Amino acid sequence: MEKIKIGTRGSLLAMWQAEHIAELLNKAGLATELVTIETKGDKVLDVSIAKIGSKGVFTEELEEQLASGSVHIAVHSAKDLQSTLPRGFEIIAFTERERVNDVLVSHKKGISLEDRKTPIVVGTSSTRRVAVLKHYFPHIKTVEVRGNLQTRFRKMEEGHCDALLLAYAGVHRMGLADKIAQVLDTDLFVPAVGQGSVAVEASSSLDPAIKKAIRDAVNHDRTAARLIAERAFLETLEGGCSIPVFGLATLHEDRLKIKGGIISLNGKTIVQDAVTGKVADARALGKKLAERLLDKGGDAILKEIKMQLKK
Ligand SMILES: NCc1[nH]cc(CCC(=O)O)c1CC(=O)O
Repeated sequence: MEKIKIGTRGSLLAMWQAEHIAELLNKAGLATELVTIETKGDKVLDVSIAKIGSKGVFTEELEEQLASGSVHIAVHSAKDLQSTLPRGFEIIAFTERERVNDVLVSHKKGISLEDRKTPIVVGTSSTRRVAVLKHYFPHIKTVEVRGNLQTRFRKMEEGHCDALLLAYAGVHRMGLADKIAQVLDTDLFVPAVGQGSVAVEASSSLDPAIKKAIRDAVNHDRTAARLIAERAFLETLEGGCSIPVFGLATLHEDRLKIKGGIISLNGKTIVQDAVTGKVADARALGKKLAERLLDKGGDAILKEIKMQLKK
């Protein structure tokens, strides 16, 4: 089979992920080549993602090259992929998910969210994390820290904040796990949809034999089932990555449980719930959870958030 050209952003995290996919393909006997592609999200660093509009800022240029055939696949953090891909593109594989938790990382010792005597300042650019902090840890101050993980660590060390709130997955992939001060409970910090898995995107017109070979080498079925439920949940809510929505599916033998919620930007109002059913109904379960949340007041929270983010 021809050499698989893998399109990726150039950040260290993106490169780690692309190399991880290359390794899985190489193990299955497929030759690979990495092609780095710069996206709008990499160029615009002075405007918060919530304001640029989250749609496709990190994916558009990759998709152009998928469409033209100059790369066979594009690799993304699964959680950065919009819940509805543009027409003509599909996800052909999800890698085995690693630890899904958010973590607090710091260059300082003895850092904790619970410390009320000397509250720490937490850097994050995620509306979900800010809202959840406000809800459960109202004494904590937050500051926006953007950029790739290396930039964020540098800003923290320069004194912008005492700690960063990040996904374990990214911290681990960057070899920075020794900076973890706290692994946060997934009942409080329910992760973003897709957190911890790497997704392979392709053009729907990619040769089916190549598609199958890649899928066989990369896809982890039990992770895929969980992500299908979570992504159906997000799709029903029409949530992009700048909306503070969270969702996590887990598997217990052949039972799939998905929990999730919506939280107002100020952390005051939160609606959450969970549903359980058969793995085979993953999509339907995600949709059902979303519909329940919308009914329970989530609809009003989302409307308010969308208005606030437009400002
Ligand atoms: N939004 C940025 C982003 N996209 C993927 C990861 C980490 C890897 C993952 O969650 O799979 C991160 C950093 C973070 O949220 O801390």
